[in-house]
Amino acid sequence: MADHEDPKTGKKNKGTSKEVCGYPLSIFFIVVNEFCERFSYYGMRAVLVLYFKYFLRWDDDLATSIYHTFVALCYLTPILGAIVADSWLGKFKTIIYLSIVYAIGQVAMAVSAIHDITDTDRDGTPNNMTFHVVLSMVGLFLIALGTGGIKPCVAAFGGDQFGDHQERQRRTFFSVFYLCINGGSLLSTIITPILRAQNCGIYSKQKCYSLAFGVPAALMVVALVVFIVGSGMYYKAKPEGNIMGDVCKCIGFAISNRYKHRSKQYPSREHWMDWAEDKYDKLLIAQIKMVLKVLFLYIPLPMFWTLFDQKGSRWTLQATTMDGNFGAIVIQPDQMQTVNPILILTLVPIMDSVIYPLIKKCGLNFTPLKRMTVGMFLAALAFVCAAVVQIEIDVSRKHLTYFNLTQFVNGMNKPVNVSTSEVVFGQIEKFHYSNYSQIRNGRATFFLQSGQLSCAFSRDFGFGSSYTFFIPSTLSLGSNCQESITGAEDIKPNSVHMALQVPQYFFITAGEVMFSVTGLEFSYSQAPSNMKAVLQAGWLLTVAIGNFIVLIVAEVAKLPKQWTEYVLFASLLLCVCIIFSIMAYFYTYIDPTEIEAKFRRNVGDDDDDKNDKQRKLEMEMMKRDLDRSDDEHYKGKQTKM
Ligand SMILES: CC(C)C[C@H](NC(=O)CN)C(=O)O
Repeated sequence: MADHEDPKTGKKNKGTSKEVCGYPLSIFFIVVNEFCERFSYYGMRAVLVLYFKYFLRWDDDLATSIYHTFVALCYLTPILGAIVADSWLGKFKTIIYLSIVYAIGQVAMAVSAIHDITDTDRDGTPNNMTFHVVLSMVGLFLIALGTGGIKPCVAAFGGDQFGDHQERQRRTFFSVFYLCINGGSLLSTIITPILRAQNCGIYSKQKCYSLAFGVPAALMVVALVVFIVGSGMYYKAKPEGNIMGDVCKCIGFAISNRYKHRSKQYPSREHWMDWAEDKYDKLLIAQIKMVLKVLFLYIPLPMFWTLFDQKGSRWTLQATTMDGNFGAIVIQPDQMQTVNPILILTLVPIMDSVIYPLIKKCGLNFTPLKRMTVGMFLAALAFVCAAVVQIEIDVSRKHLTYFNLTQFVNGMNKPVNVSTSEVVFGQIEKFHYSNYSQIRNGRATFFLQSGQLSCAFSRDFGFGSSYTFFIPSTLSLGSNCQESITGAEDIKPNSVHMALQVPQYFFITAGEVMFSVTGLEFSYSQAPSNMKAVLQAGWLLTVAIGNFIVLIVAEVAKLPKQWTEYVLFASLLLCVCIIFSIMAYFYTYIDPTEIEAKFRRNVGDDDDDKNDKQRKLEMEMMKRDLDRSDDEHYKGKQTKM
């Protein structure tokens, strides 16, 4: 495909192959790939914390810690992916290779969740937990490497497919791309908890985590195949060299050069990065200054993600102590996470087409940084709601799980076999009792069989309840089990309804739309042309740090009551929100293309033998452009906050 560069702007004009309605056909494969990949990622993530708790039998704190370590890793690896793609393999090959690693990781997770592999005594629980723990940790590491590594590449690779005559289509592509992320996430967070709630197994039936991980694994294979099928149609830009390496070297040189010239006899320079001018290109230095300005602004941002990503851990664990019976449907605790993508798919269009234009009509300049500040505030509010719900649960709660547990006491003078369609209690000896077994919420039918005697009875089970059933000594052939068998309620069902989590989901998602969607666009618009991926990786790094903060705060604070932890996180984000609003007030928006064009023009003018005095004057003006704070408006021009 043709690829011409405009010497003045440095922009590439790609020739395009097949187009459909003005869009390159290759985009279709990239969008479908993203949908399947996000299905795979979010589907696996939705059931992860419950897998830790109920399969690996970890406590809430360990489950939460490992969950956030995994999420943090997923957002640390984009830097690796960006470096590999830019300096070595190119985006296409990086996506292919890392997708294979990713799919292997998902398969490892699915295998690790097959309890029968080590269930030598066939009692339904694994006998070699180390095997399951090690395999799942290896799987999670490979997934983190894959999903994070391809993250900065896929969106940028999609963007690469458009020529400069397709600016409008490229913008639409990014919106569709975001909707695909949340479409995939929505479907998978509905489906995988349903799969997990099924009972499966060879020797004994248990919750089917292997299927809940297996389907995301299959979707990752589909994602890879779809991406490969489109390979003949892609525009594959050659790696442009290790820009991250150049940036680090240039910054390192500026610092060491500044240190070498620390004596007063050397005149100071306007910006510390100017000390790199002795060796490095002025354009590169100007670009690094732009990036550093944005990165400085990113410092408080991880706190938002600290709260945001607790949807999948603390909030899901909170839902396990609530009642998910919505009448016509019963919602699983991990399915509550679907509220987020549902709200994203509705709120993004509402914000873009109603709320933001309305605010603009009221004469308010709701700039990206103002939106992000409001987003942080809303996330803090979400945690206040979570704390209120938690207090409500603590007042009513008698126990800690959403499973229903049932045991039988055999009062007869002979053994009896008890089972449901999913659970086998086994043979209960005379005057003995069975172990507690997990029963699905809703109505369950029990089948009793003892010699000639065979009967059935049904009972309704509320979320989290526990019962002991007594089989009377008088039970005989022809008895009505429904009436004869009595039950004692050991633990009352959960009484606080899961619907009470909706307000906290609403505020966190409204916060996400204002913070995350705006932040992504802000990172793109304020980045120099050759460092868009670097800033994307920097943006994703804030997600990683945010997840590490959860670990640190939860570990250091060790608060006895869960609601106090929610209040602590809300207060921390509120403080950070105030700090960010002050930093944002002093931020000056720039137009990187304009600044870069000025530097490039200057290089061109060099060739025309421009006199030194004039060139110095222009350089001064350019530097001022970068550093000044003026009151022009955002979008193309410059503005504060
Ligand atoms: C905000 C994430 C870092 C990016 C995005 N997530 C969502 O849209 C979740 N609603 C993703 O790429 O997964």
